[in-house]
Amino acid sequence: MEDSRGIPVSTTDKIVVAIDGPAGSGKSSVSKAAARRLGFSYQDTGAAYRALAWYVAERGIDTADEAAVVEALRDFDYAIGIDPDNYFVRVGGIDVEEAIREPRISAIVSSVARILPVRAYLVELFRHVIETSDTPGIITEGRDITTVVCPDAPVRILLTASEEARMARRSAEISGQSAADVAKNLLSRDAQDSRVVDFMNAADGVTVIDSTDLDFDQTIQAVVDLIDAQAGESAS
Ligand SMILES: Nc1ncnc2c1ncn2[C@@H]1O[C@H](COP(=O)(O)OP(=O)(O)O)[C@@H](O)[C@H]1O
Ligand SMILES: Nc1ccn([C@@H]2O[C@H](COP(=O)(O)OP(=O)(O)O)[C@@H](O)[C@H]2O)c(=O)n1
Repeated sequence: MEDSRGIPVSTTDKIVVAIDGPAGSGKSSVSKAAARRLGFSYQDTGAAYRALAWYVAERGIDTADEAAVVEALRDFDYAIGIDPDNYFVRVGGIDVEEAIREPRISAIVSSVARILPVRAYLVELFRHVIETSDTPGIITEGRDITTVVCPDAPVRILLTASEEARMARRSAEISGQSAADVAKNLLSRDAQDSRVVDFMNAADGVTVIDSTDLDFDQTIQAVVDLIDAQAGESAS
């Protein structure tokens, strides 16, 4: 098998890339674009936490009831597209890609993500997706990918950006909410999430890419360059 630049890669040498960072740092959009450029797969792990939050909300389960949320995992029929050109998120066959981004889901997702058996279950699911992906590499992004899901990945990146840049990017995306509300919600979600995993500081061996002063294309290039440099290093 060859990657999109013609470099031979066997499936056993799959290049695993782990990217973490706070909300609005560019993880999803940059990872998807970098994967497309490299002919890699792309796994959005936040979508799984969001989809579970959507599912428990549909069933009228209070996210404070941890046992009920864990119980709901038994029937949680989740599917995600990892082809950057065929991205989808489905629960029980229903397309939830847009529904899981609604503010009502962003408001409850952290309370689902802090439940440890939920994390253990989803971490296994993410690893399974990585193992069974059939492209020369896969970029997986989230909050604990560099530290918990794939601490041994040959390429591990913490993608950051200043609070101002992250809030401005997110509020440009969301209509129907004031910039002040978007900022407040984003910061409160980061604060809640930080209690469970540390995605504000790079763990040992993790490279920081700060996108505050980079435009979208420059950020993609910085990620692709690092993958080229580090994946080559680990193969030699
Ligand atoms: N370096 C950048 N410069 C400008 N805008 C960016 C940059 N990186 C990402 N964006 C934009 O910021 C928004 C938030 O990015 P997203 O990928 O959703 O972040 P995250 O997944 O970390 O929450 C998107 O609209 C994206 O296009
Ligand atoms: N690896 C991950 C990914 C997401 N999450 C949770 O899922 C939520 C949504 O993640 P996301 O990546 O879609 O969020 P954004 O940064 O795109 O807004 C986060 O706020 C976390 O609560 C997590 O706990 N661990």
